[in-house]
Amino acid sequence: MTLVRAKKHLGQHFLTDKNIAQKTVESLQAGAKYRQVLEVGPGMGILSDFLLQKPEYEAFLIDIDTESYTFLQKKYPALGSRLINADFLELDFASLFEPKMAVIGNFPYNISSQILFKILDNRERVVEVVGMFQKEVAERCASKPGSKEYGILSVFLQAYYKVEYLFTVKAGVFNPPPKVLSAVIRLTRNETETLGCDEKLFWQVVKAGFNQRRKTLRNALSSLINKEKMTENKTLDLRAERLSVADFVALTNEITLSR
Ligand SMILES: C[S@@+](CC[C@H](N)C(=O)[O-])C[C@H]1O[C@@H](n2cnc3c(N)ncnc32)[C@H](O)[C@@H]1O
Repeated sequence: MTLVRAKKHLGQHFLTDKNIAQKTVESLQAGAKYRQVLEVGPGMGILSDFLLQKPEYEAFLIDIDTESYTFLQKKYPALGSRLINADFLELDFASLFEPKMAVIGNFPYNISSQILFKILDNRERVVEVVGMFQKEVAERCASKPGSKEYGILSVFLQAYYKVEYLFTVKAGVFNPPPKVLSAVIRLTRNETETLGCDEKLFWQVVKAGFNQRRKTLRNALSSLINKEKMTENKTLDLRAERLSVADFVALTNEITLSR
């Protein structure tokens, strides 16, 4: 079979190490929680080969690249409509999947944040994610308050998922090799579905806090808070980067009460 030409604008770096592909797929830990697994960006199918060997999963593959799609159609003729040639960022989860499912992928690094926000948009359905990202992005997802990597994405992901940094992957195991190291992370959805606060306001608070991360929260959140009623609030004297998810939830509740 003619191989797929790597296209830079689609973030195509093909993994060549089967052990890493297997280890990535083995990092899914479905138990009885879900059956359907969507692989984003299968490329030439190095992860898919292992995923499709697992009888406990119903696998779906989505790649935006028509050349990859044609390659995979020949490689896995039995997949039928479970092989999709489309943009993951435009995918309508509700029309395709059961209420609980998982996402896996060696993701295109040029759209990592959009992919993670798409997963967050579908957080009620996506109960597990195993994904390979640029190492810095993986670290950002798992980073803790006070570290310089800690930001909007860390808070939102950690609000809904347990985030685990699983292992680092060297550039030499890809063709062509990327300029950066990679890493695989796992996201496991929290058992409790809600955060215990007004979630819309929580998102506004986190975004506003980090958009001006050098300012104290009292200044960064000035358009969201009732300043007079919150003069005694000590959390507002801090910067966003010091607050854990629980701190953001508590602050959101205090803002709600003061309104
Ligand atoms: C880093 S490559 C990984 C390929 C393969 N999984 C591997 O490990 O060798 C990323 C893949 O994502 C695909 N891709 C890029 N943007 C996409 C998008 N918006 N939606 C779906 N697939 C996308 C690319 O075509 C490419 O096949």
